Amino acid sequence: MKKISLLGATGSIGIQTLDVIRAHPEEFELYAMAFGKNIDKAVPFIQEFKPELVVVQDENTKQKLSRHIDQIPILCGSGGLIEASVADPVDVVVNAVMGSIGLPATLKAIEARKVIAIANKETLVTAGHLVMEEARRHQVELLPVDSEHSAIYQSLNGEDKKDIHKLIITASGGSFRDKKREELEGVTVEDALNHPNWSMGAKITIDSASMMNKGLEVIEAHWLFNVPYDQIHVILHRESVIHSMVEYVDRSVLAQLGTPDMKVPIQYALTYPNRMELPMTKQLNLEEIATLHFEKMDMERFPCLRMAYEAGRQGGSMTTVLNAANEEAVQMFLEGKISFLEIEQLIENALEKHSRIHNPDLPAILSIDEETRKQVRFHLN
Ligand SMILES: NC(=O)C1=CN([C@@H]2O[C@H](COP(=O)(O)OP(=O)(O)OC[C@H]3O[C@@H](n4cnc5c(N)ncnc54)[C@H](OP(=O)(O)O)[C@@H]3O)[C@@H](O)[C@H]2O)C=CC1
Ligand SMILES: CC(=O)[C@@H](O)[C@H](O)COP(=O)(O)O
Ligand SMILES: [Mn+2]
Repeated sequence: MKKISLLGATGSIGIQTLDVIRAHPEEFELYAMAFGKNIDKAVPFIQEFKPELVVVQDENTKQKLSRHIDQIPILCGSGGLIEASVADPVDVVVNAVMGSIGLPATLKAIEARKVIAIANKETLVTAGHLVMEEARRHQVELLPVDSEHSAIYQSLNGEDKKDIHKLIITASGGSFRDKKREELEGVTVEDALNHPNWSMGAKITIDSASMMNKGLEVIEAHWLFNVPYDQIHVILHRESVIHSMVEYVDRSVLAQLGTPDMKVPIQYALTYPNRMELPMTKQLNLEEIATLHFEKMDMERFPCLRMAYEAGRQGGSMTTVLNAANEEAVQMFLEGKISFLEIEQLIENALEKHSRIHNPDLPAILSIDEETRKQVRFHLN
């Protein structure tokens, strides 16, 4: 029986992780769950799964939640996320919070030598060098949950790194893939949230529309698989059937395919190195799909992808700035404070203003993250 600590339990990945746990009660048990403020969503899960520990974002939410549950300890804040990640009985930490808030808990979970199923890509973008160094030092492997990275992980299948020619990450193109840049002027939040293939949380859906999601995924792949940026390629594939591929030096290409359903990579991370049945997922029917499409990525059409490659290649604190500026700008777009195209402008400004630090430690990362967010907000006022 694997005891799971689930960070981000009320989110899109969190709820699908609970579906997987529910489907295999003999294999998995929810030991701890963390969420932000969404008590209405969380209470039924707490009642159903009866975790030993619950973590919320702040003191106020803790007070409110304590009126609904008794006998289960409630912690809050970043310290609470860390407690839930390092608790002795925990075997696997599923990090499915949104944003770089997940970084300190990831580092502590590695130090405590937990198995980590990582969906929280912002953690790897903001401080991939720290996370991977800690993982190496404590000999902990990070199991990717992000669909593309799970596909690459499965396609790597233990092959020698030196035999990789390139990683090929597929991109659906998001909500605006058929629009020209001029047509993006007046797009609304509702338009942007209308992803053609996947049902996901709001922030990642906007990232997908701006192509920043692919940019974050390129950086995530660089750190997870230790592959240089020149060997990471992105291709537009509108069906999201091929989740990503690995091309080897002998020109052999291995790919992982499936219907667009995050329960598949979530469960794979939880059962790795084994596989288990997943009856609630649709089988891939290639006869029904009949045709798959592939297009070259246009870096001028999608400047967020270009900026992510540039920030990744520059390295150091540049990706911390990229991530923090993006998180803040997307939040402002969702709040109706800026237009869709202003997201990329704010990120570009933040990157231009920043003087790169070569090898930032955790306090430097946290301070650059905070400072960048303030600057992005301040730009508006
Ligand atoms: N959704 C998807 O299909 C995919 C997501 N990912 C990645 O997975 C991560 C999660 O994405 P997704 O599930 O879509 O996001 P959601 O916005 O749906 O969920 C985010 C979760 O994090 C919680 N949370 C937010 N802030 C805090 C905090 N300060 N402390 C504790 N919990 C907090 C939220 O709680 P509350 O509900 O209370 O706000 C919620 O449970 C992201 O990094 C995303 O890029 C990767 C691949 C696919
Ligand atoms: C499900 C998943 O992993 C998302 O990151 C997904 O890839 C988003 O799709 P696009 O960014 O390709 O639109
Ligand atoms: Mn993805």
